[in-house]
Amino acid sequence: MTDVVLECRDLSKEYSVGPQTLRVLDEVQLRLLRGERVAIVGSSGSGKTTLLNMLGGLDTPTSGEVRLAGQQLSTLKEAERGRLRNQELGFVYQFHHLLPEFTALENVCMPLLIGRTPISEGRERATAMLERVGLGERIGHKPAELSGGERQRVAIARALISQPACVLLDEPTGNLDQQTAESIQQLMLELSQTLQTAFLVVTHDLALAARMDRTFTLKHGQLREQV
Ligand SMILES: Nc1ncnc2c1ncn2[C@@H]1O[C@H](COP(=O)(O)OP(=O)(O)OP(=O)(O)O)[C@@H](O)[C@H]1O
Repeated sequence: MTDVVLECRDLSKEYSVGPQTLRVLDEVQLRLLRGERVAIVGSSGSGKTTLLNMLGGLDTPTSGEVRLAGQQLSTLKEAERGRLRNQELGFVYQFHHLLPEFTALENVCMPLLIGRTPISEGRERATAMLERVGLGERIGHKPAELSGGERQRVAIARALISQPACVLLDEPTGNLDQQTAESIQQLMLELSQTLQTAFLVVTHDLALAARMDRTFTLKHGQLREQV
């Protein structure tokens, strides 16, 4: 099995706004290996979220290709792409995006149920994952009954529950105070190491970027590694 979990080649994205064409990504190359932690930094509007959306198969590039777990996304039918995404990717956003009507346990279980795991096994695995992120005592809480840091822990547990090859994170600690942000960052690093899951983080936070194995800067549509 190859160690490359997520890769893009010559990835470009243009938006048309009225008569204008905005080239946000310009032949971007990126290769993420199993268990690797990578940060992408860049100023506001540089295209970080756009890149993450392309890599996550949530939007289609103007040209170039994305390969996830060895499969080229553009060659897959929508349903196959959805299945692959559910199995091989986790997503964590600045605002947790948990379902408000459901408990922490049910939120974490959701990707497994979508992937047709039996409910009893799903609940068992979700409970174990919530214990792992330090929330064993909070599994019955709904998002509104959790602190901001706890909600992000639930979001991380949900992102990891399917044992994906890679987790994509968009400003995962941008909404938290410094101490809580640091504890969540520590948790992310520990989990990526023990589970050998690659983490790709886009952030403005240079301290968070510095904790990753590699950092890239996105500027004028191009990605450059900081050395
Ligand atoms: N659907 C769209 N149509 C047209 N332009 C868009 C669209 N989505 C994003 N853009 C433009 O593309 C550029 C990159 O946006 P993107 O959200 O990827 O930036 P970002 O680096 O994530 O910014 P931030 O750090 O502020 O979140 C911006 O100039 C934005 O205005």
